[in-house]
Amino acid sequence: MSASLTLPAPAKLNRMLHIVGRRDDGYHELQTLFQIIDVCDQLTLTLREDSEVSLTTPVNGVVHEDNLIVRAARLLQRSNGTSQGVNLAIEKQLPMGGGLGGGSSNAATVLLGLNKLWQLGLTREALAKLGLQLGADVPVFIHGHSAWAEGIGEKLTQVTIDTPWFVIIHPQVSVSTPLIFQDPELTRDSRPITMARALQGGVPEWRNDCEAIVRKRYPPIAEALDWLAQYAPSRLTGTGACLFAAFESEKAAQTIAELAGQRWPTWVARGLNTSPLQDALGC
Ligand SMILES: C[C@](O)(CO)[C@H](O)COP(=O)(O)OP(=O)(O)OC[C@H]1O[C@@H](n2ccc(N)nc2=O)[C@H](O)[C@@H]1O
Ligand SMILES: Nc1ncnc2c1ncn2[C@@H]1O[C@H](COP(=O)(O)OP(=O)(O)OP(=O)(O)O)[C@@H](O)[C@H]1O
Repeated sequence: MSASLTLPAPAKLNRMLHIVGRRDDGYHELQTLFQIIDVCDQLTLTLREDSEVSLTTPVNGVVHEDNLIVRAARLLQRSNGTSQGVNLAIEKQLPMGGGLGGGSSNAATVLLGLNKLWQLGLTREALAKLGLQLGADVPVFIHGHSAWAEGIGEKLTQVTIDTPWFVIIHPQVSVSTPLIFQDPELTRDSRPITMARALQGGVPEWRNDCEAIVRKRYPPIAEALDWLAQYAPSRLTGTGACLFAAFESEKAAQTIAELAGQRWPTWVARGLNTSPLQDALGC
């Protein structure tokens, strides 16, 4: 066993997101289609001689103890009673609070990576359950596959969907996920649809229920959504701020990304059905 692992932490898009209810604890019942994309942070996990957990590359604006990378390592250490330690380093590409799930993905990569490095032998199901304590999006990154999700995002059914090229725009505003979910005007009573219906795609059901309220509260996001919609149907991912549109070829996506890039940070990404993390872990 090597004493160091370098692993990707990919982003996700919510191809559609419906809010179908609210639980007593305030969390919302969702129906969403997750797709992992090939834009990633890179994490390096190196065994330590002692039992410390240390993030050697601070993430701007996030306190060490609050960082989901550190919290994931500590949670795994605590729940397994292991005294092994780790140095964690990250090369961050994914914008924070962008709806791309970067923090959750970082946490999932740490849980899967440390399970291997510390030789804990936990199942994916056990890791996903643990990860859910850190964020609603952690389980999908642990399982590492496109998925139809219900519950608060943790009841996952693996699916295989189209893998277009996406143009992703970050309108450079920061959206607070809790504030959007607390907003009195949020649509939270969409009629549930079946997974089969959702997977037909292209039907009017493919929408993001957070979009109306995010448009209203954050005009720069509305502006970017309208701009991108000139070229292909545009949609918000998660609670934003990022938004995206799908294209059939890399060339078509790049053409639009070049135009968008004159105004906003923009990425071209390929939709995937399997996470690059699964390939890197060899499973
Ligand atoms: C909206 C999504 O991006 C869709 O993928 C995610 O469900 C959000 O996942 P996340 O950022 O990991 O969110 P968490 O850290 O779990 O939750 C942040 C806050 O959002 C609200 N929240 C989140 C998920 C959910 N299903 N219902 C909620 O009401 C809660 O107020 C929670 O306190
Ligand atoms: N390693 C981390 N990377 C990113 N954010 C982190 C990290 N650790 C803690 N955070 C905190 O979590 C918040 C949400 O980060 P994240 O990038 O996951 O948001 P997001 O892309 O909107 O995710 P989601 O789609 O799940 O809502 C950040 O604003 C930041 O304060």
